Amino acid sequence: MKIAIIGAGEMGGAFAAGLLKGDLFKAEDITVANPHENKLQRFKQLGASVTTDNKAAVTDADFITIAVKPKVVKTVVDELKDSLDYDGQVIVNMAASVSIVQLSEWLEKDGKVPEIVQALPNIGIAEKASMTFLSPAPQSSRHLSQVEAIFNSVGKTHIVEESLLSSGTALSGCGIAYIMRFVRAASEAGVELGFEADDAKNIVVQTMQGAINLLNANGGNPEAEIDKVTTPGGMTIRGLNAMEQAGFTNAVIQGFKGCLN
Ligand SMILES: NC(=O)C1=CN([C@@H]2O[C@H](COP(=O)(O)OP(=O)(O)OC[C@H]3O[C@@H](n4cnc5c(N)ncnc54)[C@H](O)[C@@H]3O)[C@@H](O)[C@H]2O)C=CC1
Ligand SMILES: O=C(O)[C@@H]1CCC=N1
Repeated sequence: MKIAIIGAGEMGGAFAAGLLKGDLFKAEDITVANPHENKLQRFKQLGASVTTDNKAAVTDADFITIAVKPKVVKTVVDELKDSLDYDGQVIVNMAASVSIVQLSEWLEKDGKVPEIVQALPNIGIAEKASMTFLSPAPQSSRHLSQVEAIFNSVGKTHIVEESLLSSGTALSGCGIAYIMRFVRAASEAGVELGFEADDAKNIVVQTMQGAINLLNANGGNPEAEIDKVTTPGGMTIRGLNAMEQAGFTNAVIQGFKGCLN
């Protein structure tokens, strides 16, 4: 099984890095393409096949991942169209806000379109910890289980209707940034409370790790975990109420929803 990744930026690069840490693909069966050689060096050093030629990248690939900015997708499709095998190759599109209808229109050749699967991961994919939303085009389910296996090898997957993809992108793709912002804010609190910046950040990350492990182990109800920490009349409830007075829950909801405006 071979995969081509067109675009070695933040997302394509993170995907390649995650796949190279796994064992689903041999390193040489992962081809990374980008017009700038300097973006390819680190993948070459890890044994991946690299090229500045998109057409060469898709030769023999079973899965072709498009990981360029949305406005570049049509250029890439136009360039690759004649080199694609519509019966055997699957197009996996990572560009947010490029629809299946739009892709099908751009890819259409003699009345045919290849299998298309929309895949919206987050950059946690570099550490094999992505939350990836998958949405196949109609009549594109032949290889869906293989696409699912690829993304399950670098995190978790959730198959959704295309109409839910942007909401999934908000929660997961953008969500990584919102969670990082929480880490930054909590670390700044740690500094004000007397810790060195690095120590504060490490303490916040380890605390977050504890919260994640508790959620994973105990069925995943955050309110139940909060109750275990919150002594009546104690410290935690004073902090929680202060956070709410400052608009914490509302700010978080507005943030996740705001990216869709
Ligand atoms: N960064 C993220 O967290 C996420 C990004 N995405 C999607 O991934 C796509 C890429 O985003 P980023 O990686 O953040 O952008 P980026 O700008 O970091 O990467 C894009 C890469 O494509 C390369 N490129 C430009 N023209 C090309 C061409 N004709 N052929 C091949 N490569 C070309 C650029 O040199 C660059 O390395 C976007 O469509 C975005 O919506 C989706 C989910 C999360
Ligand atoms: O900010 C963006 O537009 C992309 C989509 C999800 C993460 N990055």
